[in-house]
Amino acid sequence: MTATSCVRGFVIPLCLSVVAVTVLGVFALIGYAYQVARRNTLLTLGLAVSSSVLGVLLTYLVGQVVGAVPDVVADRSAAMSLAGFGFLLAAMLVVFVAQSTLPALTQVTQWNLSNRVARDIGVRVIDPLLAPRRIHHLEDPQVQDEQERAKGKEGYQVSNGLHTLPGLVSSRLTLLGSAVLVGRTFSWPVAVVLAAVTFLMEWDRRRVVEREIDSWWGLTEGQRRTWYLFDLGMKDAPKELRVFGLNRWLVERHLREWLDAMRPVWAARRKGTVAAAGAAVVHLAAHAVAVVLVARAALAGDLPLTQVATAVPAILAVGMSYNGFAAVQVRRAQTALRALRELPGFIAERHPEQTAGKVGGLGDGAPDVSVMPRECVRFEDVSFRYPGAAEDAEVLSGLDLEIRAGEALALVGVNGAGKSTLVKLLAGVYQPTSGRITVDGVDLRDLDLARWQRRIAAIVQDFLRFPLSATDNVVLGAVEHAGPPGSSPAVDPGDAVGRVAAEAGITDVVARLPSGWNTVLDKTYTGGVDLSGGEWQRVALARALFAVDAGAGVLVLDEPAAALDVRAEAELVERYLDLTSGLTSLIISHRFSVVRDAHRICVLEDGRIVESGTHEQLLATGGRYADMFTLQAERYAVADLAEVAEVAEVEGRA
Ligand SMILES: Nc1ncnc2c1ncn2[C@@H]1O[C@H](COP(=O)(O)OP(=O)(O)OP(=O)(O)O)[C@@H](O)[C@H]1O
Repeated sequence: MTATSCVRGFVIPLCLSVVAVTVLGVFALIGYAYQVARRNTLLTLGLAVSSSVLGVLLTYLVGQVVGAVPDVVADRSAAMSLAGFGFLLAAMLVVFVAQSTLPALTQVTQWNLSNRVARDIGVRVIDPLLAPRRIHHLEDPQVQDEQERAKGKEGYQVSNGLHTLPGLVSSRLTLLGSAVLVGRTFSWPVAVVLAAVTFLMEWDRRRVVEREIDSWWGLTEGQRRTWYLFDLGMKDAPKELRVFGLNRWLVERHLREWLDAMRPVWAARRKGTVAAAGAAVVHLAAHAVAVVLVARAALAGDLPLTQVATAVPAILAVGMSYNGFAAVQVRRAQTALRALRELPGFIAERHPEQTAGKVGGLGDGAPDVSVMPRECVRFEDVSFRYPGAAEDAEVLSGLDLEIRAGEALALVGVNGAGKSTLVKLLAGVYQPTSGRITVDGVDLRDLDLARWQRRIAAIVQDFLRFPLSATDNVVLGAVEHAGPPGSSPAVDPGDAVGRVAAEAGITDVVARLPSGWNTVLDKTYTGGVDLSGGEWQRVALARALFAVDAGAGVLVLDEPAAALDVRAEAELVERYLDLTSGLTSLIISHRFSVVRDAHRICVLEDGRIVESGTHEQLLATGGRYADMFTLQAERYAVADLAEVAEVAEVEGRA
C-alpha cells in the first residue's frame, strides 16, 4: 500500500471519525454552555483549540529549525539565508511564548464558565423541585434519584465536565495534529498504530477513573454517615457532644467510617493496577519502538534531520495526549445534562397532581381566592395516609370538620393524633387519600393552590430559622412585600414590621441586638447572634403576622407556645383573640391555657374529630377534653401547691 492510498483509505477516515465522535459527543454540552455563557464558551474553546494548534506548530517549527542548523552553520549553498533562519527561529520563539501563556488564560475563562454554569444548574435543579405547591414529589425516591443524576453526586457534574472539556478537545487535537506530523515526516502506519495505542491507554485510564468514582460515590450510606458525623461535631451538636464527653468517640467513629468507606475504593484501585500496568507497558513499548525506528532510518541516511527532529517530538506528543480523566468527566456531564433537561418533565409525568387545579384567577368568573374563605373550609369524610405508608397506616380516617370563616378554632389531641397532618392538608401540600376539602364549597384540588397558600400564614412546629437579618426573618412571611433579598429596609415602629414585632413581643429582643434589625440571627456570621428558643418562636410569630398584614386571611398556629416562658405564654393567651380577630384561625397546642379561649375546640382522636364545643361545653360534657384538661390542671395545681408550700416554709423560717 502506498503512503497516499494509506492516507486516503485509512488515516483520513480515522481522523474524521475521531473528530466527529469528539465533537458530536460533546455537542449538546457545548450547546448548553453556549446558551448559558456565550462569550466564555467561545473564548474557552477558542483558547483550547489555539493551544493544541500552537503545540503542533511548535513541534513542526522545532523540526525545521533543527534541520536547518547544519547547513546554516556550514554555510552550504543549499542553506537558507541567515535572515530566513532568523525569521524561523523568531517564529518558533513567538509560538513557544504564545503557547506557554495560553494555559493561564484558559484557566481563567474555564473558571468563569464553570461558575456561570454552576449557577445555572443550581437554578435548574432547585426550580422544578421547589416550584410545585405540593410536596409528594419530594418524598418520591425516583425523583430524588433523578435530581441526584441531574446534579451529579460529586458536585455539579455538568459544570465539572465543562471544566475538563477544553482539556479533552485540546488533547484530541494534539493527538490528531501530532499523528499527522508523524505520518507526514516518517510513516503513516506508525502514526496510526501510535494513535490506536494511545486511545487504548485512554480507554484503560477511563475505566480505572470511572471504577474509582463509582466505588467512592456509590457508597452513599458510608459516605453519608461520615459527613453526618463531621457535621455533628462542627455545627449540629458541639455543645451536647462536650456535655456527654463524646469528642474522642466522634473523632474515632468518623475515622472508622471514613476508612470503611474508602476500603472499596482502594480495592478497586488494586484490582485495576495489573491491567493499568499492562496498558502502560504496551503504550510505552509502542512509542519506544517508533523512536527506535526513526533513529534507525536516520542512521541509515533514509531520513533527513528535519524529519527526524519533527517526528521524535511528534511521537512523544501523541503518547502524552491521552486524557482519561477528562473523558470520564465529560461523559458523566453528558448523562447529567440529559437528566437535567428531563427533570421538570419527569416530575410532571410522575406527579400530575402538581399541575391540576387552577380556578381562582380574577376575571374568569371563578371565585376570588384572595378573599377566601368567605363562608368556611370544610373537611368532608377525609382520610389520609402518607405516600408510601402501609395501607392500614391511615393518619386521618373519615374526618369531618368545618372551620367557619372568622372563627378561632382550636385543635387538641395526643402526640401523633394527626393535628399537624391536618394543617398540611389544609395548606394543600398533601391531598386527601379519599374525601375532599372544600373552601366555600370549591374543592381545594380545583383551586389555584399558589394563591390559596398565600392566603395562609402559619407557624409550623419546625419553623425556619433563617441565617439572615432580623428584618429578613420577619418579612420573609410575605416575600412579595419584602423587597430584594438581603436589602433589609430600615424598620420604623409605625410600619408593618414594627407593628408585628410589637404584637409578637420581639421589639425589646431586637432592641438588644448589636445591630438591631440588621443583626444576622446566626452566630457563625460576623456580628451575628443566636436567639433563645422562645425568642425564635416569637420571631416566627412575627413572620406569620407579617403575612397576615400582607393579606393572608387564615392564620395557623401549630404549638405557638411550646418554647415560651410563663409570662410570654400568658401574654399570648391574653392577646390571642385580638391577634386572630377578623381572621379564620386554627391553633394547635398541648397547653390548654392557650386553647381555652378559642371560639371552638375540637378533639382529634383515632383520625377523626371526636368532640367539638367551647371550653365550658366540653368540660361540662366530661369527655376526652375534660379528662385531658383535668389531668393537666391537676398537675399544675399540684405544682402550684408545692410551690406555695415551699414559699410559706421559706417565709416561716425567715
Ligand atoms: N412525612 C411523613 N411521612 C410519614 N409519616 C408521617 C409524616 N409526618 C408525620 N407522619 C406520621 O403521621 C402521624 C401524625 O403525625 P402528626 O405530626 O400529624 O401528629 P401531631 O398530632 O401533630 O403530633 P404532635 O402532637 O406530636 O405534634 C404520626 O404517626 C407520624 O409518624
